Amino acid sequence: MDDDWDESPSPSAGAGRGFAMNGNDDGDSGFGGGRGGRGGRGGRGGFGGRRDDDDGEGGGGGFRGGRGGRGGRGGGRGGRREDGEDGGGGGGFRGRRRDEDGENGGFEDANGEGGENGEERPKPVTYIPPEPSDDPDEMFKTGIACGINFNKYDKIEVKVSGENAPPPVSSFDQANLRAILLENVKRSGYTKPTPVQKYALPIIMSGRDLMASAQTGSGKTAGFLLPILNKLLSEPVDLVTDGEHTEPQAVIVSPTRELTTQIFNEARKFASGSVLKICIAYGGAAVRYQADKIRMGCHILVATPGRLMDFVNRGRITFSSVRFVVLDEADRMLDMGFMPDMEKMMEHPTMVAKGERQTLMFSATFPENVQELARKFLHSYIFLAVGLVGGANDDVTQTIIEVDRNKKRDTVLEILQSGELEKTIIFVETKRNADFLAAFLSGKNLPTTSIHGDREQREREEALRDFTRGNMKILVATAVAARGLDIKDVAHVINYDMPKDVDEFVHRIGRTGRVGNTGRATSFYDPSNDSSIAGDLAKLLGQANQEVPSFLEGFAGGSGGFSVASSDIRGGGTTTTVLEKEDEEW
Ligand SMILES: Nc1ncnc2c1ncn2[C@@H]1O[C@H](COP(=O)(O)OP(=O)(O)OP(=O)(O)O)[C@@H](O)[C@H]1O
Repeated sequence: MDDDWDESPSPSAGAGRGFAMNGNDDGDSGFGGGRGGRGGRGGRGGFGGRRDDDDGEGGGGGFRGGRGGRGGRGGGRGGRREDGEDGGGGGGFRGRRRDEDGENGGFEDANGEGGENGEERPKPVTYIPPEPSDDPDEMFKTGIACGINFNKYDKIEVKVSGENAPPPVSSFDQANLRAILLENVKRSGYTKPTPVQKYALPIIMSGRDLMASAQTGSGKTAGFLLPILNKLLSEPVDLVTDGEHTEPQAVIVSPTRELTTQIFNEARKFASGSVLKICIAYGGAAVRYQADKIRMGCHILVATPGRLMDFVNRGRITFSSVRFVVLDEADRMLDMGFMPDMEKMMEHPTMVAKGERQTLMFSATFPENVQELARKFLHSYIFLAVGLVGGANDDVTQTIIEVDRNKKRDTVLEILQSGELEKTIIFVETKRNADFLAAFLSGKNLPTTSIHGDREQREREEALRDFTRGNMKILVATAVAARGLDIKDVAHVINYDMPKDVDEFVHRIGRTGRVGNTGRATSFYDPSNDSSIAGDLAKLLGQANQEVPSFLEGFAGGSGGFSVASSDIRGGGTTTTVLEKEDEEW
């Protein structure tokens, strides 16, 4: 029945990349360090993209590691993209993209701009990701072992608002999880729940909607997965799939492909040995491959918004059997312009009404506009805030250095060469810069790879695997890697370019210092470019007990762009608790 399934990618997916460094298809994700660099501009398409990156590097497209000159498949559109990254040097981004991720189009152009002027159609997306492992040893060794500050979690203030919130549990045993889940929790090495889990488990298991905020790396994923799995196992409902369409019982949406894959693997891990079928849908990978799996039946679908809605629009997925909807990192999805997709999903004619389904939102940051979203999509929900909403993890020791844009490269090199090389993520603002910096560092014999939205999906996954396994010690990344990624032994995060807002900053530095481990973050502050974040940054540092450098002190009043834990916008009663006392036996 899939013969008519058109897998042509959207022109957005991978096309128009005038800056195709190392775009080799041979599976080599390492950087060539200038190898073969013909340099120059990409592709055939017209220019016209304005560069938004102004860090003084990467201008002119002179650099090229690996094969160059791909991309820019005509079109000459090249206008500014909504993700704020540049289309410059790249000859014509055709089709408007809304994110670094190229979502919204594994196969079609959401804006109907594809194929205009009789252009050749882009190559279909044929990438088939490696089959996930069923080997329990593989599955259960992915998590990060908890660190020395794990017990400090219980000193964090927890605020709960909303009517009739059930009390927290103090252990997994007390949570009434099914034996198979308890077993899998144990095999994952979890001995005691984190605070967000202590609260979220009973709240979700009692049937309530939940908006939960807790710091990066504090176990939010298991906080929603375990109660969902528990419900699907203890009150099973027949799977509906008829070869034409499939009705998942839980839909988990997250903003990036890599995070979606990670949640998928976590769900498989906790569901291991049970009857539950977990499926995945994300852009950049072959549609048919995903469709074939989904057609076999799917209790839980983990998806990025664009690919999910492609499936829905084609009638392959309907929401008639939905019992849970999870929006993970909902604030990021809003930033990326996925609000229309989220609205379409929630208001889809087949979607089970709110109040009859459970809707859950999780993030470390919840700006007010996302709370407005919660009002719209959630029913009589509980608002749970573990620590400061939007607060930085104080297990991460932070250093902010004033660095002129022209000195960034030398400074980062100095840092990386100053001691034993640790696993480090370096965040830059633009995809172009990610390529430049990765090639520059590779040229200095530092084992570096990169991840950003203009790399092929295969390359992205390889880069992440290389970094996760430690084959490459340095990962240069755009914001696409800022959210949710849980990678062992990341010791250092460097903000080579400061992000535009503190929420993004909080997520980026949260790639280290997870589950009670310590980590460090170094951020380059360029006074000519970064003053807009200075106030919020100074405040954030102060709240996380970090040193505020003298050059930020004048800004310390801050505009206070991030909100505090008590800020459930509905007002009403809030209960504040510190868990430590209850848990002295630990
Ligand atoms: N109770 C627990 N005991 C020990 N380890 C845990 C526990 N809960 C979660 N973990 C581990 O902690 C790590 C971080 O968890 P997770 O990725 O869910 O964090 P998060 O709060 O979603 O972070 P982020 O905000 O960055 O997305 C994972 O490796 C996970 O396996």
